[in-house]
Amino acid sequence: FSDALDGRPEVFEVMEQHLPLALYNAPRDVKLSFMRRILARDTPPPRALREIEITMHRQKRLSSYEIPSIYPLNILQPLYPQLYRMNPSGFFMPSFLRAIRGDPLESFRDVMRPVAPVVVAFPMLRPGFCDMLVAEVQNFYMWACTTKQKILRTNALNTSPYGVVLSDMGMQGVLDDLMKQFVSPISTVFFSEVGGGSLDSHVSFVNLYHGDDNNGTDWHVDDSEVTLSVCLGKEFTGGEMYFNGRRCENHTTSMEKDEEKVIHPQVPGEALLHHGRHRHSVFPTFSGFRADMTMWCRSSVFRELRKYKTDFSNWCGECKNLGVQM
Ligand SMILES: O=C(O)CCC(=O)C(=O)O
Ligand SMILES: [Fe+2]
Repeated sequence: FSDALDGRPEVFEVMEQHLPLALYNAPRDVKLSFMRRILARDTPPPRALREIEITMHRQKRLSSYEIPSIYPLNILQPLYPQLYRMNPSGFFMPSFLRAIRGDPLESFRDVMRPVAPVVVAFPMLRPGFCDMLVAEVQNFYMWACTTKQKILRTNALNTSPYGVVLSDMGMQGVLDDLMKQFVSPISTVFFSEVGGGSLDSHVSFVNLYHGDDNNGTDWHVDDSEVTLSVCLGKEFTGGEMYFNGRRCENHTTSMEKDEEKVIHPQVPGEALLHHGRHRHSVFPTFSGFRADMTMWCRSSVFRELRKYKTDFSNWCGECKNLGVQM
């Protein structure tokens, strides 16, 4: 791998653009020498599709997070390598594992409760896993600040400047497993109308909210067929999810209906699984510190079929309305 880099500058460029991912997959000594070379170069940081400049101002504000005080200078190493490989008993609550391993129709219903039409809530992640993931994200974010990397921004509607796209951290593989082995079976049961059984890609990120900033997420639908949103803690007030009706692309801004409104508090470790086009916002976090992991899961089959379809009255509240009026 280092030889290839020495001999082939174009590979070097590609590796540079995918720096964190490359580093996590490489042996330790390669990581170190690769990082030294990157840091020695007098070139701008890697470009990203949607990027944010991390400013000194933000670095200062970060000091109020629970960030460990000692950082490996300019070298990125995972704090918790065990996060990068699927380990069901270390990641998930026993009740969740029992549900996944049981008969879907019966065991899912025991653990997963509907909190709104087609929003299901269930205890999912172990507290220890949530704590490690938050610390890992903070470590990565801090590394990006200190080395002046540009990192991908998460949802543009999210007003908090603190977030990390998890594939940037090298977590694509473990999250692929999470989607295939755990999210897909549940989505097959609850979200078949939007390709819940054929999920084949995802964009996943962690958002961090600090009470002092009063940040939340504005009204939106996700760029997903099915979204998994798990509260990672810690102690906070505010941050409730506000759902307000499923709408197809043609009716995203149509009227709210009282019977569709649902407000659900975020509970550490608890997952909410919802239809991606279920309109929602997230109330500001008023005090404390809140972290959330979001997975936008997509189905390329459903997206292809959607191009030829105009009527979604089997789930879109407005298509349903119009069907009644016609
Ligand atoms: O951060 C959250 O709690 C959820 C954000 C969200 O809805 C999104 O990014 O799609
Ligand atoms: Fe969302």
